[in-house]
Amino acid sequence: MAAQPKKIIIDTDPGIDDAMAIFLALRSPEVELIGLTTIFGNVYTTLATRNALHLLEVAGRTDIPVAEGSHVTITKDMKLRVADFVHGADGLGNQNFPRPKGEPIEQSAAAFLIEQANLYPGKVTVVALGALTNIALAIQQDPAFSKNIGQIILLGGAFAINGNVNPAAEANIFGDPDAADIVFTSGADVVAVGLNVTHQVVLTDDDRQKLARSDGKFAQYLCKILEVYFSYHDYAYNTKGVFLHDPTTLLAAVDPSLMTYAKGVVRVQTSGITRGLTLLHDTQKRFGEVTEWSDKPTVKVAVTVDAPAILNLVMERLMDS
Ligand SMILES: O=c1[nH]cnc2c1ncn2[C@@H]1O[C@H](CO)[C@@H](O)[C@H]1O
Repeated sequence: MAAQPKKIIIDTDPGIDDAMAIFLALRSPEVELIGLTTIFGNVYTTLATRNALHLLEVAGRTDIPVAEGSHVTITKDMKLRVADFVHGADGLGNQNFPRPKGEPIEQSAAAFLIEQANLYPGKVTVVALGALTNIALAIQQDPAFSKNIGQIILLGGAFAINGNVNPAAEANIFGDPDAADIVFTSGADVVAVGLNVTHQVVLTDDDRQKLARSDGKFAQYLCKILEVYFSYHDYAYNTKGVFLHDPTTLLAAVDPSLMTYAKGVVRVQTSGITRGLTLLHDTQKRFGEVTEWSDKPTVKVAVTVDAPAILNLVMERLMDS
């Protein structure tokens, strides 16, 4: 008998690669998408909510609830860093899509996460694609959340490589480093997929043209919004391809064997010039002194990835839609 599909909530800041990940989830028989929660990152939270509702309308899946997340960081900082220069001012490739008809549910993102984790203890996976504020709020508001939630698979960090905001920090962690440190040290089953992995998964211009030639509904939609993301990569990395951060992270939930993982304690730098830096202690050395990593719960950090297999899945599933 086929395994039950995994109940997944995507915490998202759509975002061009978020749109890919959401569509991929909807095209994955292994996944039951039970909700979207929204957060700032690629865009402000209000726009993330609008885009999440819009994407579900495009997919014909307005039955899936959207819960709006925090508009400020966990320390109530209102000065957010938003990457509209990566995704366009509207977050979706400057297409001026019509305003969605739907509305978010009354519950906040954190309340929705807590409710679903309580409803299906150990069975819900959160795939976190933006700043980690909503997840940290859920951890703070419900002491049982880190036990009840099945797994938290997050796109975040740059393990032993440079970041993408600055040499120290990756964008999602930099967006709310205090929240990220709460999540990493919460004791939940956390899997971090960082730039060290996602920078190996590249959608080339050839792949984009293949998508354009297919008559897949999602493929056609994505080709419209991808241009801005390609231009940004050309400018920032001098490449004619784009990194598939969010789809790669979603696929870690679909098939964990697409990656290998190191286990250890991750702490996040929350101040100074390396604010947002993620540092894994792989626990191979026993330090003589007590450190800020001592006695903290371990997490898994993705270290290698089967990039061709991931790209195949992305292409197949988006073209067949
Ligand atoms: O250069 C960048 N600055 C800020 N955000 C970026 C950049 N490149 C990609 N992303 C966005 O941040 C997440 C991965 O860190 C992804 O959502 C990606 O779209």
